[in-house]
Amino acid sequence: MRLNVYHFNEESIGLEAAELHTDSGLLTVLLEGEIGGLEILDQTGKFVAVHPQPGTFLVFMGDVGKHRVVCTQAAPRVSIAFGVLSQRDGMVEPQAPLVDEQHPRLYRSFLYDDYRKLGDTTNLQDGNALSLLRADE
Ligand SMILES: O=C(O)CCC(=O)C(=O)O
Ligand SMILES: [Fe+2]
Repeated sequence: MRLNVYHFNEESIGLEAAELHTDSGLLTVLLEGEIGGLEILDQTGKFVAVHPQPGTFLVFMGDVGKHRVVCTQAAPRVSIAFGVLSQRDGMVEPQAPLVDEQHPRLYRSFLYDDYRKLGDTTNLQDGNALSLLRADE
């Protein structure tokens, strides 16, 4: 679990407080306070602001959800991230009932630890190593 505290003030408005990244782990459950600033990179390369919804959690799926935090107002901001990790030798792959002709596999199966090493050895952190494991390549 990670507690993020951002000391936003007038000078930090418009600045990046957490650079673009993906979270290491299989998924992250994020609880945000009332101050916005989280942005998700969409498939067209555009940042989309996430407006905090009280009483809800946001879930990032491993290396799929690239995100960053930008200071949008001069107020202290807090978020709490719960990360779900895998065992190092855990196999990452979809459950068989989720795959069919309409929903083909996008990625090959891989060991969690091999994937972490792939990111390091190729210097493709932040979700970019995933492209090396596409099922159609
Ligand atoms: O503060 C946020 O809304 C996001 C925090 C975050 O990206 C993280 O803890 O990995
Ligand atoms: Fe994150």
